[in-house]
Amino acid sequence: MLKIENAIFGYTDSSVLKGINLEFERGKHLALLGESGCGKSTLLKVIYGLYDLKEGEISWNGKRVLGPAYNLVPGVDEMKYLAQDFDLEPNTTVAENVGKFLSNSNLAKKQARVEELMDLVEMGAFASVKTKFLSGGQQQRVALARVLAAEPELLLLDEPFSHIDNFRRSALRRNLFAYLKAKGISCIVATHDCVDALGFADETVVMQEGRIIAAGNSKELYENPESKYIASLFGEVNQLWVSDFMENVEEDEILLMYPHQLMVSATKGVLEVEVKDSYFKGDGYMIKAAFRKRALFFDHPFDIEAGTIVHLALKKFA
Ligand SMILES: Nc1ncnc2c1ncn2[C@@H]1O[C@H](COP(=O)(O)OP(=O)(O)OP(=O)(O)O)[C@@H](O)[C@H]1O
Repeated sequence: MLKIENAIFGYTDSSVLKGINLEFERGKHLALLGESGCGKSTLLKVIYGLYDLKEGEISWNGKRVLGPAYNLVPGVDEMKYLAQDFDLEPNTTVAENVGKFLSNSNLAKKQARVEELMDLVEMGAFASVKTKFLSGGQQQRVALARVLAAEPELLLLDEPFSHIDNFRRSALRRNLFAYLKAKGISCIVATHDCVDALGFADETVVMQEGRIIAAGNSKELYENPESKYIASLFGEVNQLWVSDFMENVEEDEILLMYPHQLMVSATKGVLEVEVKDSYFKGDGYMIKAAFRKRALFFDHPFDIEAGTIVHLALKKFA
């Protein structure tokens, strides 16, 4: 189990992590979401023991994680950390990089393991290519295979698919997370891609300015976001008020609505909006409209001409 108690850390006198408390069980997958600069990468680094905390304590399965002040070789043996810059050796081959953390005591076994991992990330065809000749996405796939090689107990992944094209990303993500679950490897993924959280994480932790502001089941966080900041991490979101939908509201309340929760309805639509723009998104259009001088986004199966007046209803009541 990972246990983080009041972790405070800063690269300078000011703190980047301002009192992080987190516990999570072995075998689980956790997604770390938050705006750029909120401290996701820093949190992964202190969990791995790359820095000394100013205050607080981190432990993995009851063993305290020690930073460089107490540990000559930084990093915890039971963990592997995939940095955003991959950290590959440029003048050695893909196969050598993937096998870097594997023992040479049984070379046939090592080779079989390297091949298995290269297949997992679809890099088998590049086994003898030096990594300096690979594209960014290919390097990222090699780096992923390398951190998996020695089967860590806890895998810390910083934006693991950021350089990988859409064509490969979906399959790779499915294969990787299924592989980790099958092997019982715990995983924390710092990500900007809500699919990592919604589709694959058991729990999601939301960070803002060095603090954890929400944590829990990913679907529940999505469906009941406590703030616009949290909802925005999952995509475009509209901030409306109960009084926008009905008159004589005694105590007004904010309603956070994703574009797919609003629909055009000539009979039940109460929000009168003027269409400003339409954006094709593959399975339909995202429409930008003006509502009382505010921008409002809703999904629609077709393009709507700018200037058109339409009426919107909440889908669940339409
Ligand atoms: N090596 C460093 N030295 C000094 N400050 C740093 C260093 N690394 C990060 N920071 C600062 O710490 C803060 C948190 O950075 P961090 O990289 O942890 O954020 P993040 O949430 O991972 O961002 P992103 O999503 O853009 O990767 C930022 O203000 C950043 O400028």
